[in-house]
Amino acid sequence: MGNLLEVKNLFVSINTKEGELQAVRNVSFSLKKGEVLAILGESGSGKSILCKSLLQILPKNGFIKNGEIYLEGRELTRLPEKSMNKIRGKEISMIFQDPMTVLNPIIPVGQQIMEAVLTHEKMSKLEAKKRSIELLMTVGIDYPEKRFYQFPFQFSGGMRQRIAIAIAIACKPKVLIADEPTTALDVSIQRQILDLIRELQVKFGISIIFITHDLGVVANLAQRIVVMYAGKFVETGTTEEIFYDARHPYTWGLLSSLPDVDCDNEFLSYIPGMPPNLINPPEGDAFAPRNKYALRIDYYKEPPMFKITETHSAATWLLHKDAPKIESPIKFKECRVIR
Ligand SMILES: Nc1ncnc2c1ncn2[C@@H]1O[C@H](COP(=O)(O)OP(=O)(O)OP(=O)(O)O)[C@@H](O)[C@H]1O
Repeated sequence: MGNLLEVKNLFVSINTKEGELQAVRNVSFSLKKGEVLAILGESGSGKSILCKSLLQILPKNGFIKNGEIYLEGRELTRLPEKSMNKIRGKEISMIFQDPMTVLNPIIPVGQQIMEAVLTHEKMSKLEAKKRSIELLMTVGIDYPEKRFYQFPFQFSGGMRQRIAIAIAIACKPKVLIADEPTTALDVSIQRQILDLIRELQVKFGISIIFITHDLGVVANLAQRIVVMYAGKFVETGTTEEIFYDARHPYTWGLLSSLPDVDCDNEFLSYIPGMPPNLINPPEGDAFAPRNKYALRIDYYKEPPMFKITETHSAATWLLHKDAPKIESPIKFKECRVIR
């Protein structure tokens, strides 16, 4: 499988009153055709800013400072706004935690889907309407001909997210970025939306970047997971590697919150402390002050990514050959079968 998207040494900053906040610090990754990649991390770790930079929809004071983003070999960071407009929604699209980010409350939903279709595709209004009704059906809205004319307030939260998904897939994008799309929903509805995303992924072969703070949400969806902390990737691996063989203490902390994990270590039932201030990021390993296993070196020298397998790497000095051998405190209560 070739790489559809490739991000190289990306730095993204936000100008604030207090100074330049380094939200994304030297991130590189790739996404293959048809792959689902999860970006996992606590609030504020830089997941959303990273994904918004791919689409260049950063907040006003945000900017890509350095690095490259390639979509099928085409570099995006230096594209003029007009060309980026052709990519947004058509090649890469995004769904958000709150569907009202994209839905207009005073326009019938069908018309909004139609507009999304007509922005990028040449077809008659009648054809676009037909396509919009099909899309409503695809995302599981019953009576689509009738629902076409209704306004967002006439739908539940889960239904509104379905409509936002219909808009996002209206032009068959190659990449769909899903930014915590189920966080605001009830657990039962969450499951339905995840099932829908998985179904669409299989049906259309869309590649997905799924942002979440909840490892449980992506266990059955993602093939690969990257763990983000303080604007950097600290561990990356296949879903199985991250679940069963995590090496970074931060990943252990995230795993420990899963309901079927027995953690023999009280430190890990939650991650104490706060992430660092990214206006003046610390020297060394940004996680060190919160890491019970931190070594002296962590406080002054940043760990490189240590390679564990072809697909698995982690940035922790614990993987250095001279470091003390620490066993993972994570134990699953019973053998959990992923997928
Ligand atoms: N508009 C903004 N102005 C100033 N700082 C911002 C802005 N948006 C995000 N940030 C800061 O950038 C950093 C990364 O934020 P980001 O939203 O990407 O985190 P996240 O991991 O997606 O968390 P969340 O799940 O809470 O959105 C944080 O320190 C955040 O405070």
